[in-house]
Amino acid sequence: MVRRASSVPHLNNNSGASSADSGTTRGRAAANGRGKRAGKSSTPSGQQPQSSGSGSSSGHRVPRSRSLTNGMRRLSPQKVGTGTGTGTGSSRNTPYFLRSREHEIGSADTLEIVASKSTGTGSEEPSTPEDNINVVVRVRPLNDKEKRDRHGPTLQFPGNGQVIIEGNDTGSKRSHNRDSVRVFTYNVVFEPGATQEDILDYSGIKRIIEMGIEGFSCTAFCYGQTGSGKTHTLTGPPELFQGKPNPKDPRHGLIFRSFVYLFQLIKNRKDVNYVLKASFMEIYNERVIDLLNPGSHRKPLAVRWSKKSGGFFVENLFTVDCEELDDLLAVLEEGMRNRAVGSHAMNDHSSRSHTILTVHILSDQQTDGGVFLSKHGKINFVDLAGSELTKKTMSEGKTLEEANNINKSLMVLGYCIASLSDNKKRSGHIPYRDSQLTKLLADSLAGNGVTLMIACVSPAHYNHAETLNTLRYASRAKRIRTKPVIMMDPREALILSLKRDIHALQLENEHLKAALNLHHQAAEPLGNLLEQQLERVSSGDVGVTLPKVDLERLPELDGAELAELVKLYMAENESLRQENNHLFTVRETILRDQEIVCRENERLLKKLEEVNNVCVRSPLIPARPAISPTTGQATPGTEIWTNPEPAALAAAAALLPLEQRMSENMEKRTHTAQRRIDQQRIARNILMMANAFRKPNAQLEQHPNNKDNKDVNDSAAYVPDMLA
Ligand SMILES: Nc1ncnc2c1ncn2[C@@H]1O[C@H](COP(=O)(O)OP(=O)(O)OP(=O)(O)O)[C@@H](O)[C@H]1O
Repeated sequence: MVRRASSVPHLNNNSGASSADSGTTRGRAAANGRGKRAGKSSTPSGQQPQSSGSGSSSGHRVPRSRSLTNGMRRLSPQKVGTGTGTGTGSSRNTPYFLRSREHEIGSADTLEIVASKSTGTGSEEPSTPEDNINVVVRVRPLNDKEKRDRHGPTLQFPGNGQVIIEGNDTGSKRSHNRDSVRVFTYNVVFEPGATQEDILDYSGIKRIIEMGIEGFSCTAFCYGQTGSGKTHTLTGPPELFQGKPNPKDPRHGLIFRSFVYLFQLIKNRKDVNYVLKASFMEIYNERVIDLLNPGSHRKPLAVRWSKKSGGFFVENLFTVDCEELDDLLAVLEEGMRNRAVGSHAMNDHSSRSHTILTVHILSDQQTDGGVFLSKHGKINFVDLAGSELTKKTMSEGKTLEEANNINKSLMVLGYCIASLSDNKKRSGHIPYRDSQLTKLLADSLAGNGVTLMIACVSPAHYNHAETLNTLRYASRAKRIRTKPVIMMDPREALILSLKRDIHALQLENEHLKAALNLHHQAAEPLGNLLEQQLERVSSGDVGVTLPKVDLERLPELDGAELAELVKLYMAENESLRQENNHLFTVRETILRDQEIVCRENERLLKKLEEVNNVCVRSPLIPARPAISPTTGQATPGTEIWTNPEPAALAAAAALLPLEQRMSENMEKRTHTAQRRIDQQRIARNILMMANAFRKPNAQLEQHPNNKDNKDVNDSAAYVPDMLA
């Protein structure tokens, strides 16, 4: 089942009485006195420049992260719409005509913007610093004329955010050449049956409004050929603004609905103090006119570059304080009445200018830490004039001049979009300065804002070329990436960032101290040096003295004190880090030495074991002193060992205890020589044992080296190579 809200959300003042009430002291949005209800005070924005885009006015940006899921719900892919007006999808909330792409990169669903830092909690991880512009397509229904003239549809909607545009006519016969069929994919496609409320619910605009409240600079703009439904989508049909508008009229457009939603959100945030201001301008024939204060001569305002904010702004543009929803609505009505509208063959109420309605959302919020956060978010609603083929619109005279200017500025916008969507060209020159429109949209297109593009198209086949063009533009725009950030007061942003630094350093500090204590426990027996080092560290003697800071009172410290504290923590951490590194080196050295000693011990034990084995298995061989090869004399105390050293040394060595002599010999002989000697000795012992078995009565006490013992020497001739 398709579920649609039956009416526009209720307004407090639909009788009009409250408008009058609220408007008594507010004055009119426009200074010309034509209005009835808008802004409490109207001020030219000369002092506070209207930045071309997002958040550059503060000059200091803090990333912020939030998911953009609320505005654009996840929708299941559906079957091709039947056009009957009944839902075919599984979700009760999903209209049949709505085709969305799930998991679309850059969709409102996936837009994750760096966030944590502005909250001061540091708990959320920064995620995606950049995201694509969100692009949705709205296809208007065939109008009466098109139906009368039997213009067939040129678009198909297979679902999953796709639009298929068939091939163009060739001659009188329509070509169904499959090669010329093009498929485009967007975040969402609104088929002709979509209502105004569907656009609010599924385009992602709700999330854009929420982000505006959070301090981001957001833009929603409609793009498309003349008569494709841009103004209808943003504001509804022009009749709505003739006389007193009925707030419950289902034809109200996105701007009206966004205002209602904005006020609903603000009313729910009791903890934040909001101030709303609004401005409304148009770019007509490359001249910027203040729609809230056009003056009798519609004097154009200057567009200037602000070094401070790094963006363009309109000098002396009126901004109107809007305390109530009525004030905002009054701004919309006033601007709609003042904008340039003309008529041509394709649209009776054709916008002859680009309009930009901006709602500034200034907020003050006290954080948990007691610090006041001021943010300046804004939402731009941009209704572009439609591109037109003057032959088709039959424009002439003034309308022709307007058309040329409109087409020129849209062409520049097209160049900018093409360059921004091309990775290679993106870092090069973007011709923003070539038109007033692109100057004022620069930041929305490639800056620090969040942008939603609604591409409006006609389904009629006779608009095939323009529709294809719009779909191409929209497709390119989808590749543009922006880096949304929150606009904050630089001083507050600095304090927040310092607080975050302190928090991070404290964590690091604790971690380092914990690591040092761990080493302290593990390395206790390792020696005095380490002991001393650890003693020094654990007693806090790490070269930096930290003042005692009551963490509860941290928020009371001002920026300079916080900066000082950060410096101290950094110094302490650096000192701890050095200490830690030093201890690691000492520990490594000790461990290496220990390993060498262990290996040596192992080797010696093995050797000792071998020797003992030989002795234990040779009951027939009594232990006896080694005989010096030079003197031929027995050396007392050197049982079973043969000392090949000179006699004097051997005699001296004989006086030493066995272990000491062993180690001295080790030092003197190479490992291989020692091995060979051991092997020979073992071989001799084996031979002696063999002989003993063969000749039980033999003179076993005779030394094996004795040349007189011929049998023994003969047997030695059979010693295998390995033992030789
Ligand atoms: N979705 C829609 N449902 C019903 N009618 C629509 C829809 N979209 C547009 N229309 C109608 O089509 C006509 C042209 O629409 P609109 O003026 O909004 O076009 P536009 O793109 O703003 O044109 P231009 O660029 O010339 O200003 C209007 O009469 C409008 O009411």
